Amino acid sequence: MSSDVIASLVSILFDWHTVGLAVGALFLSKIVRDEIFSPLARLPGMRPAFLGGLYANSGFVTGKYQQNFAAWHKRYGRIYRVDENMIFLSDPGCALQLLGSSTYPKGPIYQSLEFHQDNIFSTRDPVFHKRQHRLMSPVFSAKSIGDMESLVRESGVDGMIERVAEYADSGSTFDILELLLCMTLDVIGEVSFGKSFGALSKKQGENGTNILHWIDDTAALGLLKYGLGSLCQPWLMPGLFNSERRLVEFARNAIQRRRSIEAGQDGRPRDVLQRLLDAEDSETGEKLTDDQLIAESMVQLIGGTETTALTLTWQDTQFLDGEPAVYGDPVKNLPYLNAVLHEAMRMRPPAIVTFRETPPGGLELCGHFIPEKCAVYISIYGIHHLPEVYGEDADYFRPERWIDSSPEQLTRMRQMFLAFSMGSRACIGRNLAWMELRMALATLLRRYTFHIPDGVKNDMEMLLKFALRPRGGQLRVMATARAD
Ligand code: HEM
Repeated sequence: MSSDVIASLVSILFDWHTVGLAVGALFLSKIVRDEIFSPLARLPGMRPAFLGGLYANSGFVTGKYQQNFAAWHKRYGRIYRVDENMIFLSDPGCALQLLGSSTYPKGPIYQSLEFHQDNIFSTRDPVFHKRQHRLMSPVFSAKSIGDMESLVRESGVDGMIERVAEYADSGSTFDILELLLCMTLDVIGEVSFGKSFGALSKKQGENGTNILHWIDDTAALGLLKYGLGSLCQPWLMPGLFNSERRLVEFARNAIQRRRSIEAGQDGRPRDVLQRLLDAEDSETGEKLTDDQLIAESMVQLIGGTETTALTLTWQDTQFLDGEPAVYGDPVKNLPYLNAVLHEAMRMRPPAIVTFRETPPGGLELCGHFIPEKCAVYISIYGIHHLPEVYGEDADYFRPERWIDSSPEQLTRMRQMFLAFSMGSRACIGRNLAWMELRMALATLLRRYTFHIPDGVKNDMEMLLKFALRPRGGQLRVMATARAD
């Protein structure tokens, strides 16, 4: 080939007009494929579809994920397309269809939530999930968690109430969200790691909770791994990777400490950690390895701390500056207490969404054919606010709806209450969460009233981090002891 031919080839290749045309043609063919030939093309949603994906993911960065989807729900309805290969739904029937069956795997985002290694929460492998569930569900049964009631009270609720008493006596303003986080952290420390983190015994602001930062960082790292893929490298974000490493070390030490207690030795604890160490697979006789236990303990810490504390915080906002609705002895008034907690988790579910993937061959959803390997976002928040399920006043906090609705409506409301999800991938820790929630709320409201002092501003706009939090990150209040 002569040098002239090579020179002209090079000049064509590097002619910016040619490059521009090639990029434009590729882009156009993508748009034609997505908007005309894709089986999702007929679904409503932002056009072109890839812009919708960019907008949706920007919600992870701004924290306005929920608000973005609420606006889209109003515009496009109960099922719409978010991205080339992703749909969003808040239709009760379709949600039941997907969540009620174990045949639909969790969506790809969960892969990045493998803390240390694949675990019961992150796994997309139905066989591995079944095995972990078989081993772990007896440990989290109502009976087993019921046996840990005194551990929960002594490690968390008592300490939290002591702190509230100190603030009430001294007339100080305090951040009740931080206090509740310390409580739920100490409870998980005690039941899942065999040792309280001692967060409640530290002063506010220095809550001893390096652990809380490690949890935040590790959860954020999971989401970043999903968004950035292999760009997410330790040299680029050493702080986040360091936090994850420290959590792993923490869990490993807790497990090794416990392993040194001989089997059959007197006074062996009966907490979650010990029960998981002793658990044997009923089919194979296998036990959890140390690495599996580390991953599972990390999930309990990340999934069980903030969710419970935030539920209590969101419901607290309803009782500020007013007579608490739980009159007299709230433990005796259990139906009302339960109604308040259901309503708090309906209005502000800590986990606002769950993700599934369509199976080989695709499936029919709300009258649309959705091809295989499509990510489906199921909006827990959206379903919790549907008037047809919860009534015309679904946007208002009204615990009485859980008591005075007709039996048919109550059945429907309970069926669509997805705060703990449903089906085979429902929250395994819900018995523990309910125990903590009831105990903490009953004790708090029986003894104290709360108000926001003049001049204190709390930014309670919803912000999605790993869970749904108040944007300001705190709820500063004053407590007053009840006279009776
Ligand atoms: C109010 C408190 C809680 C709420 C609202 C909550 C909510 C949820 C939700 C919605 C899921 C399904 C997640 C998904 O599909 O993406 C889930 C799963 C899970 N939760 Fe919770 N959770 C709470 C407390 C806890 C606690 C205290 C623990 C453990 C100590 C825990 C451990 C787990 C685990 C291990 C899974 C995965 C279950 C599986 O896939 O089989 N959670 N939780």
